[in-house]
Amino acid sequence: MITWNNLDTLASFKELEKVERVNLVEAMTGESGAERVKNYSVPMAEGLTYNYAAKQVDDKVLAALAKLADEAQLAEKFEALYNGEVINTGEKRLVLHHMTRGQLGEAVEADGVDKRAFYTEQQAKIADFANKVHAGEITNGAGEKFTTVVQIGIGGSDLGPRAMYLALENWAKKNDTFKMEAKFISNVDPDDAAAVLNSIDVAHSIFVLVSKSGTTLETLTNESFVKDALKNAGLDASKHMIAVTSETSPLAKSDDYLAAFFMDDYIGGRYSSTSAVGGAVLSLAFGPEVFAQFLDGAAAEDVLSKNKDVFKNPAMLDALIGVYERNVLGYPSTAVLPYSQALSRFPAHLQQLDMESNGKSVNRFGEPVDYSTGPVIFGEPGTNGQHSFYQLLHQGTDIVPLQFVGYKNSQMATDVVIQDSTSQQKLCANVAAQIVAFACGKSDENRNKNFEGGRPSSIIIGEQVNPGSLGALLAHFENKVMFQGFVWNVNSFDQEGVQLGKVLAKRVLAHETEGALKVFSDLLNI
Ligand SMILES: O=P(O)(O)OC[C@H]1O[C@H](O)[C@H](O)[C@@H](O)[C@@H]1O
Repeated sequence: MITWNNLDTLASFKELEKVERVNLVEAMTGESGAERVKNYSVPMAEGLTYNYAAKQVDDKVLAALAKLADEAQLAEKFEALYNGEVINTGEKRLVLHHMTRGQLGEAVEADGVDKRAFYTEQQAKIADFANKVHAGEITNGAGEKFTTVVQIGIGGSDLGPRAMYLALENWAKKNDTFKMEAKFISNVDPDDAAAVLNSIDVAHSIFVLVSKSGTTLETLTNESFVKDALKNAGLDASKHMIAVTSETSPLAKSDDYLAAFFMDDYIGGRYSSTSAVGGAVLSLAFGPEVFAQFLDGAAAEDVLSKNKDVFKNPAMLDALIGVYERNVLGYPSTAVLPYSQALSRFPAHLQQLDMESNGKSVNRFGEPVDYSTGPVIFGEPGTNGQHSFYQLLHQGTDIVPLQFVGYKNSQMATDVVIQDSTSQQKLCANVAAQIVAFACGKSDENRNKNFEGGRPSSIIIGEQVNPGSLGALLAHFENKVMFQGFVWNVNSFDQEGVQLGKVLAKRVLAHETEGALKVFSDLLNI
């Protein structure tokens, strides 16, 4: 039987708090450091490895974390989730994003349909549509091929798909699977849509309107913006636009679109990259086969996340170490630092994934919790970040746990040897150096040049950013966030915290304001 308890009521958490803290500088210096790097490592899917040698843990902490995983029933809760329990208590919904990429457990029927069959049917429809666009069977009004796809959406209907597109764009060009350029319009700032529209040939562009709810102000505004542009160019908007939405949304039944593809209420926006939300734009940009490889990578990682043995379950282990850092060591933030230009927007996607999921002060029953939940997430690709905010990470007064990602090979394999090393080698040398610099530090008599060390990090190492490894990486983080939500006993699948601002903005636009809101409205000339 599953029980949902707050973290601070668990005996294993109290034990964990009592375990002696690890001196990371000592642990990572000399032979013991070398041994840790070899041993504190767990294979992920698609040739990735999660290495936690430079985390502030040792065998005793890890054993206590394994007990916590058992007592918090993390594996059982994941099993309940993929077998169709109402895990999203706030909205009384199932949580089925794993099913967009595989069947992890029992068949789940909801709304009278087999949900796995529903998701694969949508994928097949998207694949057929994309193939016809690529083959020139679906064309613009003049019978010409579309060359560009533009996604209109925001939040989960933008960040994940955009990050995935950017991650695979150069890989696809190198591997001859690149079909169409993709662009994204998200912000209600008119400069966003205007800039994208100025950069494309609208007559040869197909627009994907993505909104799960079909009611998001920014997205509907940008849809009208685009429709105006199409009209002004003498084009029929309904021949240039497809929709991705849930079947219950106001967009679902509209005739304004060339085609409509569906997700449903059981897939949270930030977990929707592997649904039709990511599927339409990625299949159009790279072909359905590439999207299928991406799904396979995610599915393989999901299978690993089922493992009850935390030392064979990288997402669960990563989650537990994060909880240790947050609730025992008291670190308030986490930086995600991919040493890969392809992953330039991956940290932005993880910000939504993590902070919108676990930024909660009440548990899944709506009762306040007395402990910290989700950390602040931020990040940038290395080495760029090194020349910007790493100063604070190395010598600031707060310790910020770090999540590195690095690959042995570049995507385009265009490289030069300068001073006896390639650029790729320089990139990888930097991430190795940073891990040790953060962990071990360096003492100096000049306090200004002193590095205390003891700053924990982990690294995910892979061969290359490609569709399979990207799917695995995405699923790892989705599952990590889910496991952390289980430990904190919060509902990671709703986002009531975004509502108040929307309500007040509507009031401003309707000129129904008073007090501070009125004065700010006047200052901003609304
Ligand atoms: O896809 P939509 O329904 O348009 O929602 C887009 C986004 O807006 C909301 O405000 C939520 O905070 C996000 O979780 C969601 O992804």
